[in-house]
Amino acid sequence: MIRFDHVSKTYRGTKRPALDSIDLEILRGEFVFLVGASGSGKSSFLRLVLKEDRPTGGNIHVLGQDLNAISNRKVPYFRRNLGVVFQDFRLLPGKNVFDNVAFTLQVIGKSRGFIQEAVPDVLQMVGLAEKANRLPHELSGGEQQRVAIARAVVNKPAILLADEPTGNLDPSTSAGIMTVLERINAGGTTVVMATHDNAIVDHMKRRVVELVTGQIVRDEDQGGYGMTAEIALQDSGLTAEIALSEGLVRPTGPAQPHTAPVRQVPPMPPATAATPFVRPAEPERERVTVPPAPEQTTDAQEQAARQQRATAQQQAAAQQAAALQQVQQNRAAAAAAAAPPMPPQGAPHDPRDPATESLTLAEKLGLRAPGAAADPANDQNVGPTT
Ligand SMILES: Nc1ncnc2c1ncn2[C@@H]1O[C@H](COP(=O)(O)OP(=O)(O)OP(=O)(O)O)[C@@H](O)[C@H]1O
Repeated sequence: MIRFDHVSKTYRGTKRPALDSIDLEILRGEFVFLVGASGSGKSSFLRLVLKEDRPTGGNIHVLGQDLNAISNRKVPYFRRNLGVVFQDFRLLPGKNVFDNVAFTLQVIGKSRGFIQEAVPDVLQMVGLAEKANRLPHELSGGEQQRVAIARAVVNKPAILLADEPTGNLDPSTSAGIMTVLERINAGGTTVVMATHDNAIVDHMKRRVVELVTGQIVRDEDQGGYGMTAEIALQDSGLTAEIALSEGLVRPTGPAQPHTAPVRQVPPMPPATAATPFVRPAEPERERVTVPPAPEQTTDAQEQAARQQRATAQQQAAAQQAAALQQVQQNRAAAAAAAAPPMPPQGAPHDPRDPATESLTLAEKLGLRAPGAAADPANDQNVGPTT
């Protein structure tokens, strides 16, 4: 479904690769968390899957297609198989909930009848059936993210990429978003989510891939967030090798995506009327009835869950502080083995690949072919609404 073979990415003007010879295979139906400290390469990984950027080395296959072989002209069509959700929602502020979701389908030329059927279905799936007429600013952050998710999956993509989708949300709202993502995954969509949210990762017990300075240092089924993911390794000058040698992360061993045993992917639920959000194999698919969003939890349940999360976060913070202290103590001893100094944090980034940088958001999302006529009323208004 997604395969990286020795993939590296070094941005222009930088020496250290953002991704350093990554080998990884993600199978159909998996739910994978990408974790790692800030700057470890998570967003770079997602951008490469989306073909928003080109690798400097190696090969990437997504849905059986070699991304190197897809021309810029065909990129928007390729992206129709992928849904994307960002931390800052990126809704169209002047359109109501229904129209924000319908926009994706209109741009790719779906019929009015299809849109009238598909949009209410997906809004029900994310629990927003009653709020179809609201404008984004009339919604909470969690509701806005549900709209963004509905927009990302209304065309039933094979893969959903989520970059910090709960980054702007409080813990209980984040839990609701994760329920929606789980439901989408249960319908057969592969989900890859970059996150710093340790409570969510620890709770969900899904596959966890951890990056340290662009290298995969851990790939674990039913993993937890881990100790190093939160530590600013670049600030401490710690490299992936030192993290491994200090036992702060579990080594993955030589990456062997082709020979690695096939992961146990949970069986898909049978396609019955009760199945949530089934993603059928054919492009024009039979629609299924989706169940309404789960009942709201009671105040007592919410309070207990919040308390549990707070305790887990405190424990994780204590572990991280201890690990960071250990790192700092070991740094002096490990100085000889340390890599050359990292580039200063906050250094200006080079412009991206000009071929994709010039695309509008709608083009990047695969909503419109490059160069096609823009909707002047909305196209450039995409942005955070909070
Ligand atoms: N366009 C760019 N030009 C130059 N360097 C870049 C560019 N984008 C990212 N980088 C660098 O590549 C490295 C990986 O960045 P990336 O955004 O992939 O990390 P991340 O793990 O997603 O971080 P965060 O959790 O903070 O979002 C960082 O050192 C970053 O500074």
